[in-house]
Amino acid sequence: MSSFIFATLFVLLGALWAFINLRWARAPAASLPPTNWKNNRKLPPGPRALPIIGNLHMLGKLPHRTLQELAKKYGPLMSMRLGYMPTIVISSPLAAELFLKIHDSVFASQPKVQAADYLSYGTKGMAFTKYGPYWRNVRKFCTHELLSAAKIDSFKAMRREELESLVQSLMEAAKAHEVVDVSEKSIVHQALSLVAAPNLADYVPFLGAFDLQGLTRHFKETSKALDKILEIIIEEHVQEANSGQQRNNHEMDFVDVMLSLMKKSTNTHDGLSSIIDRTSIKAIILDMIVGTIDTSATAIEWVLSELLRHPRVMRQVQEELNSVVGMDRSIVEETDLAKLNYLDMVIKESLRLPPVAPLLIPRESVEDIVIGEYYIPKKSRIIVNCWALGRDSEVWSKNVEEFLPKRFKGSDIDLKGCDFQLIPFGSGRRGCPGMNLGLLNIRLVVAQLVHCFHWELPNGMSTAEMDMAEKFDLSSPRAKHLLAVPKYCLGV
Ligand code: HEM
Repeated sequence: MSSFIFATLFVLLGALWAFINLRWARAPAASLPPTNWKNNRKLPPGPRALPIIGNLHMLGKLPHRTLQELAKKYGPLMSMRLGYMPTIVISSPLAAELFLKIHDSVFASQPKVQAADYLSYGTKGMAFTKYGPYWRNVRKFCTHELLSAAKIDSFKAMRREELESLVQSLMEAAKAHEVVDVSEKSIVHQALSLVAAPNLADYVPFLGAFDLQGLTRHFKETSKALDKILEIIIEEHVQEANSGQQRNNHEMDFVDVMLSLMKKSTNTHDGLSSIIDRTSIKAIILDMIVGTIDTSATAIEWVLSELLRHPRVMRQVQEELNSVVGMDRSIVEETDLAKLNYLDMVIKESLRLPPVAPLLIPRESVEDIVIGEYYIPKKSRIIVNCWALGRDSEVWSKNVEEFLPKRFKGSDIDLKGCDFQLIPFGSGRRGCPGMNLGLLNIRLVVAQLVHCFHWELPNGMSTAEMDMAEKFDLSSPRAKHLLAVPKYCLGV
């Protein structure tokens, strides 16, 4: 039995006890349907909530799927109560536009979650930090110093080196007819799983002290392991700076710039230099590592899975690569990518089904607001079901469940966060600042893997036998690892 189910059962028993002893009539806040909150102002419709746990017990192992089903009954704007937290679930592109574009500033904050306290140094990074001046300064700094087009371009040589070594190691696996585990994951993934795990303490705060799910212990262990790695990264940079080898501005990397901010204020990042310390540096590096590695790796494993399941699509991608890159060049260059239109359609379709972050990152409203006929109280959790947006048959078509890259042919739907039926990188002020880097990673790695290698399923497995189930995490990977056998296909 998972620790979450165990803990939920524990609370349910507690709730039952409370229910019997206090009687339903004496516990109105916990038992009345949502429409009665706050002076009879009308909340969006939603399922009836139980005392204490509210609707937590309904989420199941794959909350994005459960919420999509519930939205079919209650509508695209649905209200629930998760523990003590009023929660609004958004399940249509139109509703997403209202929350993430029209009223973006009201919903641009993040709720305080226990995992971020341990894994983001008390929310000193960007992703789990409240909307306000600190977040604004960190975001401006990261966008300028790491994620601008010029900075991304400046790491081109490093990416090429990594690609070459990836091709080399896969060539060796191909020679030995080895099965490759495309889904192999790191400690970063462990950290993300912990952040995504439904933590009762975030919803029923008094339970935090009991650590019923054992999550606090995991948070502490993982944060200790991550802290060691981050300390090594920072110490290496400090040693290098102290060794007298002064690097010029052009050679300074992201960590160097942050360390230099601690010593002096600058015109560009004045707001941050007065508040940055070693802990915030670690939190920001961690956000960047987590943002880059796990999301891109998850997206790549899904694209490859779909290509393996659809050999005709795989052949079409390979033909496009042959005509753009050619059979006599093994490394795909970044300049090739702009010409790979079909690959782009494959990636969009893959990010639609399934999106890497099916519920984006939950937001919190900073003030009471009325949207349409509904009242949304201050401090509501806002969950955007990106999974459901990509499967809305009203805006896509009846064949929403099919993998059909050609649906993007001639379409101007892009991934920048303005086409609300496809927002795998979110939208608005809190939309993903690393979208360009993330997309570059996915395009480059997929193009490279498919250009040099034919891929087969192991042990004669057929495409119909592939298990395409997902696991729920902040980034939702395959439930079962993708195993495949590469065959080098560019001559010797
Ligand atoms: C396939 C790649 C990626 C996907 C699918 C992805 C997806 C997302 C999503 C869905 C959000 C939440 C957006 C919202 O709530 O509107 C987000 C936020 C964020 N992403 Fe990404 N991301 C990717 C790559 C990256 C990369 C490469 C970085 C950094 C180097 C990054 C850093 C962040 C950060 C820091 C935030 C929080 C932004 C804030 O709170 O202001 N992501 N990402």
